Amino acid sequence: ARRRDLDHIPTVGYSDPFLSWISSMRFIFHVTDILEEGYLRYPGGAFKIPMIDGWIVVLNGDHHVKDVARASLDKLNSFKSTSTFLQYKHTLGQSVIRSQYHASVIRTSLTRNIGARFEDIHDQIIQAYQDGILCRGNEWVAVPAVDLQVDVICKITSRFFVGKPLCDNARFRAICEQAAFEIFKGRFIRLFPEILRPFASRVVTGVHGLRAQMEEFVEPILRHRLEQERLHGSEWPDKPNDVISWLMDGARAAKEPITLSDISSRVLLVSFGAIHTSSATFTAALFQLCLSPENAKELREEVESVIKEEGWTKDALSKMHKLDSYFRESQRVHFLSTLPVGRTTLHDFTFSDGLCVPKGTSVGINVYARHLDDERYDHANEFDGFRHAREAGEDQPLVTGPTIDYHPFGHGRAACPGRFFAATELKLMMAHLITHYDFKLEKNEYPAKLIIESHSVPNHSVKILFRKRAE
Ligand code: HEM
Repeated sequence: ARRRDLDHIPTVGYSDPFLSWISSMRFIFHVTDILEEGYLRYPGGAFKIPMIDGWIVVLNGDHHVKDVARASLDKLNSFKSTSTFLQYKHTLGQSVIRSQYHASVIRTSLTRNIGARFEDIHDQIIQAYQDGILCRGNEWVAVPAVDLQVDVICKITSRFFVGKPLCDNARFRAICEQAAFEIFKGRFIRLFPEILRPFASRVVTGVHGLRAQMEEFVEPILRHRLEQERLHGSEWPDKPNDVISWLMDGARAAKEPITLSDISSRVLLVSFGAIHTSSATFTAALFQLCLSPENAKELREEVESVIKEEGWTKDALSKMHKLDSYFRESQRVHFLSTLPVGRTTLHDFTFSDGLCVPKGTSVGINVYARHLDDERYDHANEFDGFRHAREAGEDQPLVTGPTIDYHPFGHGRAACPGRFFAATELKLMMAHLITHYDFKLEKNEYPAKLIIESHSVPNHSVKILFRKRAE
């Protein structure tokens, strides 16, 4: 429907009630064309696009990025944007809407424990690739690229989140892996009238079933830990250092009740944030590396020389400057989302250029077009793996650091809280693969990806050939 309060913002596509349906279809299947058109037509300005269930205002300018970074969450809210888009209240439940303490848990306890649990992450990577790539002698073996990385990342994430023995339980891992698909189906709930949405959520998504299954795993753990806390206090001896403990502490700090259903929903939500994002990001970088053997050679030299000095440690990873640059470049070019900085205005909001966006509007930075702007990056459409690397790493913009021109992990205070964990596992996975295997694509071309609405989905049918390198 037309929104008169957005009439002052130009539309890319049609604005009229009926014709805007055509544009909303174009948003589903050709979003990159729309974003590019709006970027060229309104340099530094804003435009709006009809989506199937509402409008989104897209922002092109640097000042918009700065305004978004400065705005408090009670003005421009990221969680509201995702939770409305995916209808969390009908899938993950109201407690997740009431408090997002899981994000602080990731930002603090989870991130702080990357060093302490580094050995576990490394051990799991070795094991997962050994099980996933079944090489015989020095023969090449073809492995489905996306499935392999999803499996490896799911194993690493589960090991880091809940440790052994639960991470070895295939059913537990399947629930975590499935979380993303089922939570994402929440997108369709918005196509139903509000009164039917609780019912629709059970028909179109499997989240309720996954929550029930997750509760079966979490229930004995939670019961035992609450009992130990009752007997010995919250820092009881042998308290496990895992996501369930971190969430329990987080709930207490946020003054939220610790309940089975809430903790289980958040384990699913954190898995949703962690698994398919990281595996798609890794797959994209690996596809690219298959096409650039000279880059692979340089990376291998860097990794081998750092490991020789430092061993397989977290500090060693931070000295792999080319590897960091490679992932930063891969995320810039092979985006996971065209609009990764999405916000909802909780009040009328005026940007520094005077643009007024009414309360309850979705806004998003035009990250796709900004990342491919020649004025921001030389030959922006070309992949240049080491363009961000600096001698000795000094002043090097890192893969985890959003800057004015770089937002794959979002921007400002809502930027992805899991990005330090993600970067650690992705770099470690690549360092491991590159030193232990040769790899190539079946066809020597970058596999086409599917882009639906703002999301990019890697090609699931593509296989990568691996061969074990001589030790
Ligand atoms: C390469 C992998 C990843 C990518 C590309 C990615 C990307 C993003 C982006 C673009 C956002 C929105 C930021 C914003 O609105 O400014 C986000 C939010 C989030 N991410 Fe990640 N992410 C990744 C990995 C992870 C991991 C490993 C975790 C968990 C350990 C995680 C948990 C979350 C959560 C919970 C949020 C919501 C934060 C909030 O609502 O405040 N992500 N991520």
